[in-house]
Amino acid sequence: MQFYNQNLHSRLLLGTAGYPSPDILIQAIHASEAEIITVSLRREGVGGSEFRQLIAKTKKRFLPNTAGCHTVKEAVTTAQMAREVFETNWIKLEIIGHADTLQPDPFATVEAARILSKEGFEVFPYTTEDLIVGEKLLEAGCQLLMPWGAPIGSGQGLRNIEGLKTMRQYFKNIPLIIDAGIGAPSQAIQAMEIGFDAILLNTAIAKSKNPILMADAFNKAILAGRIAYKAGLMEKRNMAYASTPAYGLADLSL
Ligand SMILES: CC(=O)[C@@H](O)[C@H](O)COP(=O)(O)O
Repeated sequence: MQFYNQNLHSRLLLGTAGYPSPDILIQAIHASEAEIITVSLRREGVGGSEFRQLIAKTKKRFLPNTAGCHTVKEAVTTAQMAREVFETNWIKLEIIGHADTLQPDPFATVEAARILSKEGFEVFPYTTEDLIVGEKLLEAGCQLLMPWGAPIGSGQGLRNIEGLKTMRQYFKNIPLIIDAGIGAPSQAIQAMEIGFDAILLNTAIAKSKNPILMADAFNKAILAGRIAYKAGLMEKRNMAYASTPAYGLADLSL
């Protein structure tokens, strides 16, 4: 799998917020086997460079994010600062449009994606399953899309699975990463089974009773879902279809 020409093995992208302790976060990162770790620039502000250095020791790849931004200007400035601090052109573009749902603002996201792409950023845009917004983000320079499963931190899983399936069909050759709302490994499997390329998640691991174990569970679930997708799921039927053939049944009419 490749994102912006980078070869990757793990299909799990991990968030770093809300863990019980830095030590548990680091152990969870290792247990997840994630190669991409998303970090907020605001977090860098709170913990100084210590937090960045802690994550840097894991030798994972940083994906700075613009979490908490509400306008194009805020997001672009945050991305520019993140590029300096984390020394990467990668940016997870998150512009929130609604305080309760934390739904992305599609208009601002497209505008910011265009500006950032022109400045040489490789943008990972947090979006919805809307196809037209997806098209506009690609036109703006994004090479992948990150639709939400459900509102951030809600743990509701794939709230609009039919819309996400349509999106998968429509953007056949574009990497699609489910970002946000995944609450359980079973929901991650479901996303992978329908052909999504990867999953970005944070809360389900950070807020579980044992983040290290849960990171391991998600790692294995995402792998299982991907294998199932490649194996090809059986088609659903409305009626029963005997799995054992009738051939060879005892003939009791004699
Ligand atoms: C960490 C991060 O980038 C979040 O904004 C992301 O969207 C994850 O969402 P969940 O916490 O719902 O997994």
